[in-house]
Amino acid sequence: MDLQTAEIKVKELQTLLNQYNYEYHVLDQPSVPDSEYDRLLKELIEIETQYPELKTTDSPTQRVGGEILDMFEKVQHQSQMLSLGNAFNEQDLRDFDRRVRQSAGENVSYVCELKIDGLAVSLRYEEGLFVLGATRGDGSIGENITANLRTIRSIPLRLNKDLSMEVRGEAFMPKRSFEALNKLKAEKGEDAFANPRNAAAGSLRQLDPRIAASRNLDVFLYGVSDTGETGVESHSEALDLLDTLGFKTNKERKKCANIEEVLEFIEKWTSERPNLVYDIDGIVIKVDSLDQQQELGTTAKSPRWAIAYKFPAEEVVTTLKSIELSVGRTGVITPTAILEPVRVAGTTVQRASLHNEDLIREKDIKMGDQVVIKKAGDIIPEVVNVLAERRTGEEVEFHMPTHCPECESELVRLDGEVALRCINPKCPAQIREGLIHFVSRNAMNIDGLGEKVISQLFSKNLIQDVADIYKLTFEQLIGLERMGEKSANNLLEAIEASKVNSLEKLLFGLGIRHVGAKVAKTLAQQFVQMDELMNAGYEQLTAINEIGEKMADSIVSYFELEEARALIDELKAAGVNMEYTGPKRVSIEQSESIFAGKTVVLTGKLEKLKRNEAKDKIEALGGNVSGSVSKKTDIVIAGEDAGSKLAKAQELGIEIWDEERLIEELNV
Ligand SMILES: NC(=O)c1ccc[n+]([C@@H]2O[C@H](COP(=O)([O-])OP(=O)(O)OC[C@H]3O[C@@H](n4cnc5c(N)ncnc54)[C@H](O)[C@@H]3O)[C@@H](O)[C@H]2O)c1
Repeated sequence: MDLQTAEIKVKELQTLLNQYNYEYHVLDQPSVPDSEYDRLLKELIEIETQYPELKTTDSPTQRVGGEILDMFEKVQHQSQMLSLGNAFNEQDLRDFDRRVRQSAGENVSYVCELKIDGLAVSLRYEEGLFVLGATRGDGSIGENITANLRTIRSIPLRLNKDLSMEVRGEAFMPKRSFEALNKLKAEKGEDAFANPRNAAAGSLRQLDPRIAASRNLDVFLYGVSDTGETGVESHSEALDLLDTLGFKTNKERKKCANIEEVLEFIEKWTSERPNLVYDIDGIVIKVDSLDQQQELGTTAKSPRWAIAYKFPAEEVVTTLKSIELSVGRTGVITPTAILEPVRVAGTTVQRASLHNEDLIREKDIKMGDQVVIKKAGDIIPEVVNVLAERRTGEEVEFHMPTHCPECESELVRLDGEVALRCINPKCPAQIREGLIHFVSRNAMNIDGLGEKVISQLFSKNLIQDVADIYKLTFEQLIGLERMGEKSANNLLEAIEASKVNSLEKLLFGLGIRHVGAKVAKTLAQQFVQMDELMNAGYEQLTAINEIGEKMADSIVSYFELEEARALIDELKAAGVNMEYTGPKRVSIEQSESIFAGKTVVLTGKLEKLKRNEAKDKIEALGGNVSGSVSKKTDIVIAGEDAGSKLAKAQELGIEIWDEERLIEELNV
């Protein structure tokens, strides 16, 4: 990059970063994920390192925190509240370790702490009394938020010793409180907070402390600003001191003898992090010895003796290159975003389902857009939103086609549906997807017959419908790509084994509309034989509790089809089992009863019913009768002179009935 381009780029990045800083620190409403902010900041640092003459004192790389608001009184910190340098991978950490050892000598040990995703606060005590609490602000001057901090229960208002000191920590909002708060905001039609960090910051910047008090904030202390008088020689001792003074510190910290132990700690928390009741966004690694810390010193922005390792981002920005269409088993056309490959939460993502056209309109997605991607439930990638302000004008609007991309027949929108469908029963895409569904795990569960093999068999015309699967020969299979003798034999065995599956697997595999795995099971249990089901009428079907009108209609019309009956005959001829062989169904009477699946304990003397009689009746209605009361007990029936079992039930808060109530429920 030449100087001129660099200058333009630096200006551009500074403007963007300043805007993002303002949104994040002042408004508590970031418009891009942190990973994007971090990426741009890194880019700016790189250019400024290459061209130091472009580095200005007001560059975002030179700032510690955010803006200081006029709303609150300003507070001068006793010592600077710095930010931390970032590490994003093992190499960054090893580089940090090398730099540390170069300056502080080989004999270095570290303390690893969870990096709580909240905001830094400073608490001042005078002669043991909490007198002042402040935000970090720009590092030297923060905002006085004492009244709000006093509402946090874990902040001691008086210490165990009459010390005068300033301590530092992280105020945060536990995950549950964050969810509850956002739910409340949604109910009121207000904007949700982007993350618990912004929610905590927003709560502590309220003028009315009653609001902060209602937000369930908490705090972990992680440092003492000046250890001079305390006799403490290391960071771990400082944390222990905080404990003895009555502060809340995070107990998940660990002293590490070298960088390998640090890496182990990081690995452990990368996987255990979801189990915590608060969010963490990384691990902070600090040199333990205070002497060594001094020797290492600080830069304008952060200490050289500490670094923050950031977990792989869960939300990132990438380009949506194009939108691809696929035809599903039921003919539904699904648009999928094709993305510039990007790492999200540790894996590379290049596609994300967009579900339907309405969603594309709602999120205003165009091809060529910069989009925020996240993994929903950390598995399925999802487009969260578009960064509309980054548009260049080159982006292209997407329109759903009018004809099927596979068979070119006209697409339709069925009543009340958002999805477009191809309704041509001969559409090759639908047939292929139907075959894939038939062999899938919840259906016939044929191992070794995955999407790739099915697609090959289908395109070679070796299978046209599911019955053809049972006609496949060794010679046909061995001719496929990457199919050795052993795999071909295994596959034939798996196909053979699937013939004895219980009826519900076949029913689900046929892909009858509205018949999911659960409905298939109900039908199989109810009718036991395929023939019985095929001959069942609408009335007979709707008489079953779980079968609605739509389902009944769909089942009846499916079996009325000539092709469907012919297919079943072919499957029968191939030796596929047509009978339900699973456990017996609980009768409707049982499943509807108040006792269904409940554990009941009888205690004391019953007046009208005999114990055994009561037991049999409860069991006939699907309940289990047990002899002892535990947390698993649902109902305790207490007769005359009931003793310890009744007492225990009361203690555990279990539902208690008298004999009258039992008689009423048993209807005897
Ligand atoms: N999305 C956006 O638009 C946007 C804009 C600006 C900043 N940001 C984000 O804000 C952050 C920058 O904030 P920062 O300067 O506070 O740096 P930082 O979050 O990277 O790290 C420093 C902070 O970590 C916290 N921390 C938590 N646990 C700690 C512990 N045990 N010991 C020491 N410190 C601990 C402290 O508050 C400390 O100030 C980055 O994550 C950045 O992505 C995002």
